[in-house]
Amino acid sequence: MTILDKIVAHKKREVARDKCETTYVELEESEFFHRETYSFRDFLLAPERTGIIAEFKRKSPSKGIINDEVLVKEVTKDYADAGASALSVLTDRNFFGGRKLDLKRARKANTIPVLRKDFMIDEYQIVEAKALGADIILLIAAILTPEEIKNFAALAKSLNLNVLLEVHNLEELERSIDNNLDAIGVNNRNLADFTVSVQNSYDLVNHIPNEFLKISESAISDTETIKGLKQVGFNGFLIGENFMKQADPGAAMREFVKGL
Ligand SMILES: O=P(O)(O)OC[C@@H](O)[C@@H](O)c1c[nH]c2ccccc12
Repeated sequence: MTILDKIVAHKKREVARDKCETTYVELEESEFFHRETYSFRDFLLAPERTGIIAEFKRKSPSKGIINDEVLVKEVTKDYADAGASALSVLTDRNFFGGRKLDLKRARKANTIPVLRKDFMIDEYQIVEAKALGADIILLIAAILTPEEIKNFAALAKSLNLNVLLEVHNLEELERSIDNNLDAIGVNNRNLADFTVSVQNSYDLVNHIPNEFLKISESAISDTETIKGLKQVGFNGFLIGENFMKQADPGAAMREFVKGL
């Protein structure tokens, strides 16, 4: 059983419990449910922003605790001030130390798009993402069938949520392409065994149709890497650990972007 299998098994139990705790009608009562979402595309392509999707992540299965001494409100505001095009907030508690409340706090503190970073396996989580104040959801091809991707993306669109599809190989990409996706992210980390290689992004970029935003995810730790990825057509760069491992993640990002 890979870590990804374990995460999905745990997530199924978690969602079953959440559905009993909060009904759909209650989600729709949320203060955020009827808000207008921000366009991922507009912020990612805005010339005054960096294309960086800056992530708030306290821990991960591959690294253990990264940083649990900082506040989501402070860090995400600093990321936005440093030029982030969007924010990514982990809401998985068991494996990543995230909480749903983190997403709400990030939403309240910021006026740029926020990605709900979680393992979406049920429509309920997509409706919940809207209720928590998200603008973007993540669909991970490795854990979903093409039918699920199609249905989840259509539901997300009906709620005016932007959709980021994550792939880590050509097979996943080719079977998952759908009109309701906004962005395709190549994960440089293999979620089954944690090996990382930015080369993965270079290998897949030309297979992503140009109508989709192109994102490179994980293991990005220097500005030269971003410059190279931009040259081959990437629009967005998802960065977590490189900032979060510093005592002041926002200040780390501010320094980092000087090199762009
Ligand atoms: O911390 P990094 O190496 O910069 O990676 C960020 C992000 O890409 C990574 O957290 C991530 C990518 N896909 C995911 C899916 C679930 C949880 C986490 C992730």
